[in-house]
Amino acid sequence: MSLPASDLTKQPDQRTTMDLGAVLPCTAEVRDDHLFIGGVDMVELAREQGTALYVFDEADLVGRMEAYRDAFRSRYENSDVIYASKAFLNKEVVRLAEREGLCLDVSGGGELACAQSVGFPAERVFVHGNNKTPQELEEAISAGVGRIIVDSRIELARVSEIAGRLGVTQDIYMRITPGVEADTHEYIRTGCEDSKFGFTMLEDFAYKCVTDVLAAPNVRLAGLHCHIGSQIFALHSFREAAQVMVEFMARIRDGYGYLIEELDLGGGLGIAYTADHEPSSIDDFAEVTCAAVRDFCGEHDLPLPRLLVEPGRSLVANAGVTLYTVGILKTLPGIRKYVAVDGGMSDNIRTALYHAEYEPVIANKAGQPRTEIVTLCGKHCESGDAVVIDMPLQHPDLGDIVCVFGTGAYNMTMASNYNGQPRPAVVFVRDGQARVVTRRETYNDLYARDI
Ligand SMILES: Cc1ncc(COP(=O)(O)O)c(C=O)c1O
Ligand SMILES: N[C@@H](CCCC[NH3+])C(=O)O
Repeated sequence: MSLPASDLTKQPDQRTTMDLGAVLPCTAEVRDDHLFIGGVDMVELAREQGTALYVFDEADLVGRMEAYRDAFRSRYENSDVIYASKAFLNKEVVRLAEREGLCLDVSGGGELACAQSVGFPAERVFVHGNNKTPQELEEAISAGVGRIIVDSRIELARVSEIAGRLGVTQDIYMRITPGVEADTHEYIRTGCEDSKFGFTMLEDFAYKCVTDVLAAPNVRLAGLHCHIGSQIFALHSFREAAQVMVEFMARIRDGYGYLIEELDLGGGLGIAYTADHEPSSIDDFAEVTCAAVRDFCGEHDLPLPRLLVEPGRSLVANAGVTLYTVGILKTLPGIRKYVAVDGGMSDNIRTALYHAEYEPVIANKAGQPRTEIVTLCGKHCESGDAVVIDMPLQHPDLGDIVCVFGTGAYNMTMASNYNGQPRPAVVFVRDGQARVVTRRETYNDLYARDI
């Protein structure tokens, strides 16, 4: 796969770093032409720790956790925020989520193991996945997780059998596919009808399955779940999903005489990847979802359920940046200018996968206007290996430190070792201090599993 053809008429925007607005982590500043985050000089940090390097602004990350929790609690007392750990996961982010009173969404045994390794309370863990293995289900149930989000009838039978064998009653949610077409990339849309996730509403299948769920021994139907997709800007999609779900709750009450106590509306709030993106705020998202649940429950005369949301990207994406060193420069006349960095699709697959957009700056020229249009390509043996396609950048020189913003979600967790590339370290910065929370992989790590 090659890159999309360059738009040669595109003009550099002349913006400097501090013009990038919502893309920046909250403590970003420029001092003497250098980019600082959390009071730490990104150029010095890159020299000390090497590149490629994931850096997180801890104040930004914790601030968003607090903002989410407070935005929901202040509007809807019986609510909880579940951090979707697939967006970015290591032990330290789990400790932060614990401390901030969040719950945790894990998508399988590996994510659960990380939560357990730091003693995250099992009852605050929500287990997802469309094909959790029997082993993963057993690990989760014996760990005492709070809720298992059941994705199919086959899985219902498995959960019921395993819980019975372990002598427990497991609280479960049914994941419903609400048929809402969220306005986002087709690959990250999950609530539409053609989806591998959840119980479909087509031919009233989900409703009919409630019979099986209520009859299954050793499980208790605690709630319903939906997740309509990711990177969603249009808040009305969340209102539509809430409407479908509350109507479904009303049907279950009327048809089965069963009151659903909890409603999990998933994650999906979009964020600013470029300075031109205008995402909704956490407060607006909370306002729309809380009001929707209240309104539709009122219409159906239903008591308000416990309300849960599962943000991933909107908690961590803008807190994270990636630092690289410029290694090679190549100008192809009439085609594009390549700036090759010491990472690429191994630390950020999103550009190759979705043609995702990112804003880059040169950290050692951060106060200068971005006067060129460049493609930041990676070091991998793949033509489609790019981090940034046709975006403005300050004039690049060999050895410059490039900072790509908005890489905190689905970069580290989707990283690979393609071409034997060790995965980058993760550093948290705060109040002028940098601490490594995940060390860089070594060559030894790469082959440690081989005989
Ligand atoms: C079930 C579920 N919950 C929550 C999320 C988090 O979504 P986002 O990162 O868009 O907030 C995802 C990922 O899309 C998901 O699949
Ligand atoms: N990994 C995707 C989103 C999928 C979210 C998980 N359901 C991304 O980078 O945008």
